[in-house]
Amino acid sequence: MKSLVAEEIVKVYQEGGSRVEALRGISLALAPSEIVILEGPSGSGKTTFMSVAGCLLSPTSGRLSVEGQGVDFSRPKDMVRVRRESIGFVFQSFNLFPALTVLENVLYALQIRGKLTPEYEREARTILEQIGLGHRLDFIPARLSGGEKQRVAIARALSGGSRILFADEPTANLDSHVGLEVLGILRRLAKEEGRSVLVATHDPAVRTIADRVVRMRDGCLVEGENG
Ligand SMILES: Nc1ncnc2c1ncn2[C@@H]1O[C@H](COP(=O)(O)OP(=O)(O)OP(=O)(O)O)[C@@H](O)[C@H]1O
Repeated sequence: MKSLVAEEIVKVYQEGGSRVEALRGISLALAPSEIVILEGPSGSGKTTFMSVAGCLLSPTSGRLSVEGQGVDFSRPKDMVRVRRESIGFVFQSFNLFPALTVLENVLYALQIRGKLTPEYEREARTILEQIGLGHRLDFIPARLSGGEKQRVAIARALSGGSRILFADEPTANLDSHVGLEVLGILRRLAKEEGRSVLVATHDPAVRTIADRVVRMRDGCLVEGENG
């Protein structure tokens, strides 16, 4: 079973008199353990697609199923449920809470998602350890390196059992060796734990871990995607 199937996703932004067709019928499926790169020039629709596929934004038309279940975009509660249960996001700006420690940043995210159970807390600690932050649990973000902050963002996105990970430029602003370390982590999470990873990036280094590269232009997929 595919972990995520997006079919014929169309998104039109309509504001005032202007109308932007950001997605013009995107179909893309992610399998468990698969790492897919989403490339394309600025404005081609990558962020919009990840927002729809990640249930942050409803499309104008099209269908999405996540872990075998169709998402009902007419019900915001359904979108929230799917997001909480299955999807993690890593943004390039990390979005960490500056006053919270590493561990608290991850636990707080669980709390927001209504998942602060002893079981998920144990799992979160395990993820933080696996990701090499076991000795940084009590540090606040200001005391971490860029790569460490990025790893906290990844750990937070994965906590609570997220099987699907969306990462927007996860290596931006990182030294190349730290970027490679982050890529190694994403690769391990996909290959050893069966998570699906979709990465929007301009960084050619990310291609080294990709199973597949798909490219967007003007709201369309232009190459590489055949289901
Ligand atoms: N909230 C919005 N309202 C109106 N238009 C928008 C909105 N968000 C994005 N757009 C437009 O939709 C198109 C696709 O934008 P999107 O951010 O998805 O592209 P992108 O490929 O992620 O770009 P970048 O690489 O710069 O992040 C662009 O023309 C953009 O201006």
